[in-house]
Amino acid sequence: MNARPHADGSADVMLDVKNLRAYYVMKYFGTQREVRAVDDISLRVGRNEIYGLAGESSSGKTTFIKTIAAAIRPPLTVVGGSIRYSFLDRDIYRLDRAALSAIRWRHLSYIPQGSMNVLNPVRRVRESFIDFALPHMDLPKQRFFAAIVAHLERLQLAPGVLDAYPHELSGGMRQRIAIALATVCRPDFIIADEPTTALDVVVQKSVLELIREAQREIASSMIFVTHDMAVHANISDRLGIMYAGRLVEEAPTAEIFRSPKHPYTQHLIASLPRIGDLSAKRALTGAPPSLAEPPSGCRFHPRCPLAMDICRETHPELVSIDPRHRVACHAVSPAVRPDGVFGATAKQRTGLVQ
Ligand SMILES: Nc1ncnc2c1ncn2[C@@H]1O[C@H](COP(=O)(O)OP(=O)(O)OP(=O)(O)O)[C@@H](O)[C@H]1O
Repeated sequence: MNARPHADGSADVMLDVKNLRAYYVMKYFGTQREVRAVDDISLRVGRNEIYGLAGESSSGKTTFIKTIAAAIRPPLTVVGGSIRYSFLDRDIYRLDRAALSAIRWRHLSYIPQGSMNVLNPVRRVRESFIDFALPHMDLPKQRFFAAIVAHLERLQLAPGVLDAYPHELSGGMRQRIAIALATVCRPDFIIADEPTTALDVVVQKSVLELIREAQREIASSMIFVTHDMAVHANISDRLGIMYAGRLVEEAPTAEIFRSPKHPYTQHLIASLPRIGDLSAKRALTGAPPSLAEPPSGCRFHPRCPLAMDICRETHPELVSIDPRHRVACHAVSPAVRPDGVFGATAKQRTGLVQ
């Protein structure tokens, strides 16, 4: 983790997402059904910042990054909100196809979970660089390849990989090439979707270092998605925690690990293994809710050991408890119910708020 200027995203904003709602909208026999996978999310990513997005399976992480990349197709639909990048003069959904293609790789790039999503199995690696990077680099072929080789060398990749077919390389090597591809045009913003999940821990460590190195070298901003909190501890400057389509907590990574406030984040941190700790880890009771029929009030309340009446009735807003820390929990930040009654304060919840 690296402390950087503007790491709270408050100044020099590269990505500003406001009240984003993206639902899977389906019709069955004339009845409409919506899966509210991203439901009213607002967040900002600062210049040169790695913003980590965490949360269990089905919490909406992938849907969120597909939506901010404008890489959606039916039934996924943007129902509301806005997505502004600093390098665009308008919302990304106001760009036409040609304008979107022009910013991809050059300004906004992507590191997928599986490198085979970007590398063509029947073509040499060189061809992938030609397909994705050449149109954006505006260089004659010879100088283009000199630039590619220099970039590979900076990332400690031998230029010989350009002549290989993807199947001739290990998974770790392919993922390094996917990182080189995503960074070679020096994009302003990179979206990384579980880029190390499929790798063993030793390779994972070196790939994480490579991502960090590449991001520093080109000084771009990044959203890094993984459910693996240990990976976030290694790479993310700030963390947003998603639960059931909503952002429930956000703070600098060190702060989340040191002093998690939301009961769900506290559970995520408490369940991490620690050397020498032999105590049994308690699982959360219940299962994640259906996003087609999410629970009323706080979506976490059916599993929350501290749920009270207001949690069943009123959705807790994500509010700042200090300038760099936001939490959506009635126990942490008192809310006003429609009938004007306040929810419990932090003091009433001894043990929950540190
Ligand atoms: N094509 C689809 N049609 C309908 N619902 C979908 C579709 N894709 C995803 N969903 C639903 O959207 C919700 C969010 O899924 P999403 O894949 O974004 O979560 P995630 O946090 O990325 O999970 P994972 O870590 O398992 O990838 C889930 O309830 C999922 O079932």
